[in-house]
Amino acid sequence: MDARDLFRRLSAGAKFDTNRFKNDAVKFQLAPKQPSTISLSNSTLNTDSTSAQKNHQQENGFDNNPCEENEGYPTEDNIVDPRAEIKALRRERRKKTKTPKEVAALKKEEISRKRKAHKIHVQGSDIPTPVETFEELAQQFSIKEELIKNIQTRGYEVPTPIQMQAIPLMLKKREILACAPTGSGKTAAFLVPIIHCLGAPQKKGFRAVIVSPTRELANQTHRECVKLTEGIGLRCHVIDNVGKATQKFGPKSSQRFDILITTPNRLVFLLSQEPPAISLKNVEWLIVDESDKLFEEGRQGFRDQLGAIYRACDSNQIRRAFFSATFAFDVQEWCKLNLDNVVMLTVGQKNSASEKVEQQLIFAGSEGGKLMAFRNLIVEGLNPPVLVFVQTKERAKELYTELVYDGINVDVIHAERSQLQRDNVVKSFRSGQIWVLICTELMGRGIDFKGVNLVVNYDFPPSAISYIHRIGRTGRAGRPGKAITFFTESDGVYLRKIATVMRNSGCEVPEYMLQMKKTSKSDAKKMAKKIPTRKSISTEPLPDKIKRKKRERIIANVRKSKQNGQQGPSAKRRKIMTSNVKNN
Ligand SMILES: Nc1ncnc2c1ncn2[C@@H]1O[C@H](COP(=O)(O)OP(=O)(O)OP(=O)(O)O)[C@@H](O)[C@H]1O
Repeated sequence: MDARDLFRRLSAGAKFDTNRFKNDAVKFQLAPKQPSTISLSNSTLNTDSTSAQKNHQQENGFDNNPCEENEGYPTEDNIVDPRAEIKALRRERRKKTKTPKEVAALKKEEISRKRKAHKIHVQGSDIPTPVETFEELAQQFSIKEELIKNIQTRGYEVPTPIQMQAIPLMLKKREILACAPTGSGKTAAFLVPIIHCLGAPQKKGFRAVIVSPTRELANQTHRECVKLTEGIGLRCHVIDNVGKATQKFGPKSSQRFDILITTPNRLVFLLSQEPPAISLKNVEWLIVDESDKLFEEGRQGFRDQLGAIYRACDSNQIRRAFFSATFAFDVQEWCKLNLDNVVMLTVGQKNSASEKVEQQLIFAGSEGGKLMAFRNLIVEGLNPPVLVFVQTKERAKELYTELVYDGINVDVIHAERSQLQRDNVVKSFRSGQIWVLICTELMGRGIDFKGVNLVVNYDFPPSAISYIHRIGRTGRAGRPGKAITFFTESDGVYLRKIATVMRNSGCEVPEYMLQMKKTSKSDAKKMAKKIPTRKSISTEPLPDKIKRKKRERIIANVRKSKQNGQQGPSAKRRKIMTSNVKNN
């Protein structure tokens, strides 16, 4: 055994850096001698480059393990460490076949990558993977072809983030509290799983109930539901008129419907009849849309109403889901307490405005300044449709009276207008006949007017939540939008909150607004409920105003008596009234 053999045996399994210990390597014939001169002739370069490459590879190979077989070196005496070989084999095998633990870890990683990419946050156990395409959804849950077709007909190519996670959760019959930005497709996120879960019509009466805060929103959800159930046979119903509904929902007639969409007031009224005018005993899904609005404390707290609805849905199969664009701690607490193994699902940052809306604050100085600022916008060129928010119906009427002669197609919607008028206004705005629609908080939530280009907060919103919903009427379904908010000195107390919302959604706001004094939570709550006093919008001279008001009162009274089915005033009285109106 010579020195080289001895070295090889002693160094079996150990690493030997041939670069660092080049001289020793050469001495023990572990590396070839370096050529003393480098020939630069072409032929030498070519042949030598391959051998140099080989040498390099050999060096590297040897570097890693001196016992590996290396071409060009003596191999017959190589001593192979069997343990190292087994280890290498195992390593190789492990690379090919993954243990169940590794598979689970990889899947987990993939799921969290998907959630992160779509800003989906979940809290709860055993949450299904988000689905990124409707095809994936159809395959995984065997969704009916008709339903997928209806989704495609609506023009929905891929699910929105809230749909990616909420639909699989609800298809797995999980109870959820979901929060996602305005215009992000929450309606389809609950309608698609409900329609799938109900399957075919069963003539068992209502099996799903959707509660919406306003009649307008209930009607809109009903329209979407009708479109998504086409060809499936399920029948959806929206309670339009309580009187009619009481007649309609005789024990037999209500059997025809599968899905009910309603405001809480109407449903509670029907339930409170003796005997109840509606049965919810077969309800499998109860959806509360705009849940934080419905939880706001009012004269008739929704909590009580929800309690009544909840008790009436007494099937042991009942599942509940709460949806909203804004998050309220109270709702979360209620859900944690009352729902079964609830999953909290949030898309994006909680209580933030849609990133698709470009937001701007305009200091208008005074109430008069606001009217001038709005007229300026008209002069600069408004891009209809435009939605203008004011704080009360009186102010809505005043602004309408001011703008009606400005040569723009303007109309107004508020709670004092009849249902028919409200429906007609909404229709005209949707069809483009009305360019500028003046409205109150009534239209702040949920309403989906396609393509609203601009939202103007003529009156400063009373809270950050109200601001988020109001400006969320534009920038929907991925389209861009713009929101302008007028403010005067008296709005200073609210400014900081709105500026913070703006900054959080990526808009530039002056630093001084963010540095303004913080309002306490209790003060903010009080402020949200209290309507600030503002100087009238009207520029009408007082005598004219008094006459107009008188005229309006008379017309309203006539309308009211007609609506109540009264015979109306006698012929003599009618004559006096009409002459009054004419004289005025
Ligand atoms: N997957 C989708 N792809 C494209 N558009 C969609 C998709 N899902 C829904 N939409 C459209 O997005 C718009 C907004 O949807 P939707 O009214 O359900 O929003 P939302 O999240 O309920 O908003 P808000 O909080 O204001 O009530 C609608 O016009 C709807 O048709």
